[in-house]
Amino acid sequence: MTFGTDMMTSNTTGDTLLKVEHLSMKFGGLMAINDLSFEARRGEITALIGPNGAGKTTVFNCITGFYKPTMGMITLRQRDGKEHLLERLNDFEITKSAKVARTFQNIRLFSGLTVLENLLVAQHNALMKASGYTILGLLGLPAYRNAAKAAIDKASYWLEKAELIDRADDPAGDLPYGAQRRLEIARAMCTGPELLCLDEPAAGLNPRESAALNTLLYAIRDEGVSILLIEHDMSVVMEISDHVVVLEYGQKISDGTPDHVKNDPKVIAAYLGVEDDEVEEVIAVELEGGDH
Ligand SMILES: Nc1ncnc2c1ncn2[C@@H]1O[C@H](COP(=O)(O)OP(=O)(O)OP(=O)(O)O)[C@@H](O)[C@H]1O
Repeated sequence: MTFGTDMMTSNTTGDTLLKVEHLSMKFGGLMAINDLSFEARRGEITALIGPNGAGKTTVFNCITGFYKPTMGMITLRQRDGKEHLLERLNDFEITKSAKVARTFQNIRLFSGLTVLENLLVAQHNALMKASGYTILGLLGLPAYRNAAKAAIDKASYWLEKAELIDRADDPAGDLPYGAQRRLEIARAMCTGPELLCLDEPAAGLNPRESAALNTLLYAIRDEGVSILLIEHDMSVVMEISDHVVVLEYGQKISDGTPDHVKNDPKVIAAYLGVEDDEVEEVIAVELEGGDH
């Protein structure tokens, strides 16, 4: 059973899902993103990394409609071939029509509602549609009863994947931090996204929580849903990503597999905070230091 989307076909894995072209975002005199282009493929985990202030969150905010880019195109191509130009849509349309879901750096759950209720609230739109938006519909229509059952089934499915099924009836605010993070991701999955954007999902997690997060992310990818994530923890990025895009000062400096990126002198220079032509020297010094 899969709940990623109704129209999943395995032969579409590897197609381009998201295409960012010549994206720029200016805040007053500051060019936070400068002519950035990259792609994210269907059914893959793409990581967006870079030093503090590189522009990662700004890219997320442009993709998810929180910012209107100064220039550039962001195209999302759905499984059925329908294309959405995200820079022309508002955040609500991006979630509902383009099927892009996101989580934030800070947790945003309904902490007084139970774990299950948090996942049902995420399916509110589908439930209201099935009710015909009438009280009679809510009370009697078979369509509503079927939709309510489907919503509970979908919630249970993602609670299992997030290792939270035993906590379904507990208030979300009572969960440990790592479990709250997984609940947020499960909630996003209940909206049936094709692209899931995660802003630093592993921040503050202990190793056990981090492993549970990875298991959940792999389960999502196995459904054919693409993940775009910002992450500071390099061990997480290198372990789980299929594809890594590296930003520095709003520009792309590297793009490829984790292995390609981690050996790219430009990336090493950006993380060590040195100029490109000093990289070899600095790496030699680091290695020498490591020998002592
Ligand atoms: N709303 C805004 N108004 C003005 N400047 C902004 C705004 N949002 C971001 N910036 C600036 O744009 C640049 C990129 O910021 P952004 O938060 O996208 O970087 P980041 O790579 O996500 O950083 P971090 O890893 O620290 O979260 C920074 O110089 C930041 O100060």
